[in-house]
Amino acid sequence: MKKDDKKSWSLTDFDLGRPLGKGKFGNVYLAREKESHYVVALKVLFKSQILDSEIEHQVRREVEIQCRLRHPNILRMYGYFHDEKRIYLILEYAKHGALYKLLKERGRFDEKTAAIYVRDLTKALMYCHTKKVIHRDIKPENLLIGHNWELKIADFGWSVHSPSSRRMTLCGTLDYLSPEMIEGKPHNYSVDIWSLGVLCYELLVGLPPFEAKDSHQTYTKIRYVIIKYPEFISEKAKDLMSRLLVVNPELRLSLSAVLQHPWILENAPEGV
Ligand SMILES: Cn1ncc2ncnc(NCCc3cnc(NC(=O)Nc4cccc(C(F)(F)F)c4)s3)c21
Repeated sequence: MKKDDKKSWSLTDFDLGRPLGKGKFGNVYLAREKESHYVVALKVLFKSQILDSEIEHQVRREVEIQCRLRHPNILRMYGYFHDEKRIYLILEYAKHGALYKLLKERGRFDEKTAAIYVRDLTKALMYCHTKKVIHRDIKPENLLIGHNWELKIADFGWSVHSPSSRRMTLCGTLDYLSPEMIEGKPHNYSVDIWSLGVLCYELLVGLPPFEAKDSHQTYTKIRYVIIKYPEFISEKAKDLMSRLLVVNPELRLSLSAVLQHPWILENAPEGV
């Protein structure tokens, strides 16, 4: 995907393929670069959907963050371009699509599969945090599966540099919000550690731990960590989740300690 000759891409450089997903701000399409036949995913964002001022600097920040990240478990962004109505993100194509689709198809994952995803996500988050980037929006919709079935974090559309107190204007699911974010307190990279715990539960159970019929109930469950573990969850898995889903961000297990946790060592030994 080298672009040394031209300084920027345009839509005419690509043959557009089938839609890969539909998002709030725009859709994602399979696309092939005409000259190299390189296959990518093209996310189309409608400028009308997002205030122009906001979108420009947010896309710029996302692109600048993404272009600095190189990790097997982080979806690559190769660049972006825009026309008068839309902004296009040129992304690595993840062959097996979004994790939430796999989860919906299978209901829930066995402990070995879940542990491998949690291990790979932990490694990707450790890498992000060394680059002072908090993702802030870890959830199955933003996790994609590559052609070797490896997990890839995507959509840094909401990521920021740590520490941050930026209000979360996202109106997506509340299930993954940490207590400090709900209370609008300044938050740091440990919000990603909280959401790692939420994700681990959702992979093993098929539902997020704090799901409730209304958002107020979800808030309460999150703030008091009101959580029920089904009996099929192993003691070791419960132990890991209980060390991640801790209200005080300082007391949450560190990402390096996650990789040394017995549940991970037993179910996702290195080299698997
Ligand atoms: C579904 N699917 N299946 C296979 C596959 N392969 C690759 N990608 C897929 N999907 C796209 C994944 C994304 C990666 N990066 C994103 N980035 C983003 O969406 N950024 C973004 C959003 C809203 C607003 C703003 C703005 F403007 F405000 F900044 C920025 S979305 C795939």
